[in-house]
Amino acid sequence: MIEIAHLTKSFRKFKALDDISLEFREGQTISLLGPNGSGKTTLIKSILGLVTPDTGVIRINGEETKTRWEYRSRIGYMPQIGRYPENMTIGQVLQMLKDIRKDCKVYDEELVRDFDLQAVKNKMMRSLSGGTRQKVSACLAFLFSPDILILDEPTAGLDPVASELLKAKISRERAMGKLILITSHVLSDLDDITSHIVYLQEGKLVCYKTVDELKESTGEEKLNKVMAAIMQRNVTQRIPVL
Ligand SMILES: Nc1ncnc2c1ncn2[C@@H]1O[C@H](COP(=O)(O)OP(=O)(O)OP(=O)(O)O)[C@@H](O)[C@H]1O
Repeated sequence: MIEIAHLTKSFRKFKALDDISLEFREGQTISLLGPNGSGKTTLIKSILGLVTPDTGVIRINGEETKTRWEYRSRIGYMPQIGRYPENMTIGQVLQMLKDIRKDCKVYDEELVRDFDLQAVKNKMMRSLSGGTRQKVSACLAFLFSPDILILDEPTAGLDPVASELLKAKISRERAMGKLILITSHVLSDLDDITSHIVYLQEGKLVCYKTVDELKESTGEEKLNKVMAAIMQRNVTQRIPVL
């Protein structure tokens, strides 16, 4: 579904991504992990076409992203910080995006209902709490039933109830064969929903394995313990991608 081959991106002399090759398929939930500044967002933005790689190729369903842009309509993106017209209400923002995407006939408004956004639809974007803004971002990412979901720190700022509702939605989408890429520093939030881990460090791919493989090799059950064990062992050899 997504093939990334020998991707490199530098910002001036700083290499944010260094020869990254990965392949993601439908039905996977990939947790993109790594310390601050390891290149996770740069990788996501490269897939979205928001960052232009120096070298390397990204293909989505076999088509090179560099030459075609239609693929973006098949990706739902929840950014780390959602920026919207501040003088519009929640309802107006949702309607505006529906108007832009007239090609979409059926909207997925499950999360709008789960979060009960109808009750606050007349609130101005500028007046929203961080968590409510995050809920709006989540609803927009899922609204057009994309095949691929890219969620950058999706549970940051959400209360525990909202966080569980979003995780349940992610699990349902995965069961429907969607490909989901998530970055998060809250590993406990990823425990029940992740199938694969990609671990980046200083722009390099350190590890791409299934959660089950990592649990077995570390003898740990919880993702935060699994990752702590991997970091302690200072795993630096490249593990072949699936
Ligand atoms: N537009 C830019 N200009 C210059 N440097 C950049 C730019 N975007 C990213 N970087 C640098 O590239 C490196 C990787 O950044 P990136 O945002 O991808 O990291 P991250 O893994 O997502 O970090 P975090 O966990 O803090 O969100 C960082 O050192 C960052 O400062």
